Amino acid sequence: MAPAAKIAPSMLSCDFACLASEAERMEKAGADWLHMDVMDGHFVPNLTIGAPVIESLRKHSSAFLDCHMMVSNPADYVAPFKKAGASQFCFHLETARDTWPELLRTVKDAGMRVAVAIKPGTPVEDVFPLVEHDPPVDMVLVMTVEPGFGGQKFMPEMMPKVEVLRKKYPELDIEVDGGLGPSTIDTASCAGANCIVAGSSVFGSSDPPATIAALRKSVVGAANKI
Ligand SMILES: O=C(CO)[C@@H](O)[C@H](O)COP(=O)(O)O
Repeated sequence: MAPAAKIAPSMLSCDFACLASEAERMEKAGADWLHMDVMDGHFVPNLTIGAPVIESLRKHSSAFLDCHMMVSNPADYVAPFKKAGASQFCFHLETARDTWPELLRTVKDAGMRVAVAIKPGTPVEDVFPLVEHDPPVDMVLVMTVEPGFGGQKFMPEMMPKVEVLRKKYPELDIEVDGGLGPSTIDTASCAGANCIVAGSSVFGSSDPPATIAALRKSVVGAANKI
């Protein structure tokens, strides 16, 4: 059975001064998850939020917090993010080439869902061992922009990675992130993505509930055809 659609507004595009109310606005608009972009100014050339912000948000929201760890040393963040209330810990494979089995186990033992992300230049085959490992990753995030900033252009050339993953792992959660919106969603959902991160297109929309509904409709429609 195809995994359920999960629409995850990227809070990177929200008004950070009003994080709790922005989160509530997205939940009311139909978001399944809230995507939290954690950047350390080292793995990517941008600095955003850390565990204290997740902890503050958690006091105001019971939402599923999908934490995308764009950090050079993900292992250092597992315990603080668990304590802060993260729901899913998604590390970049490029930061854990030799350490991922231990990292995967540590995140699982901490009680969070674990996911792995790959940058545009990383071959999709590199994640197969993580999906086939015991325990396996719960989700693979295929980046459709270079990580670091919101508002970039969707890279359709990443879709073969999604197609390969969907064909090989029919029940796997596959997330795409970067440049997703009403004009690009069909390309991603037809390739097999079911978890959709969307920042600018949702927060820049005059009708976020309608935008989220349109993203969901595309994913559900494509899943019925695959
Ligand atoms: O991880 C990232 C950027 O590194 C993303 O989550 C973006 O924040 C998505 O923003 P849009 O491309 O949808 O504006």
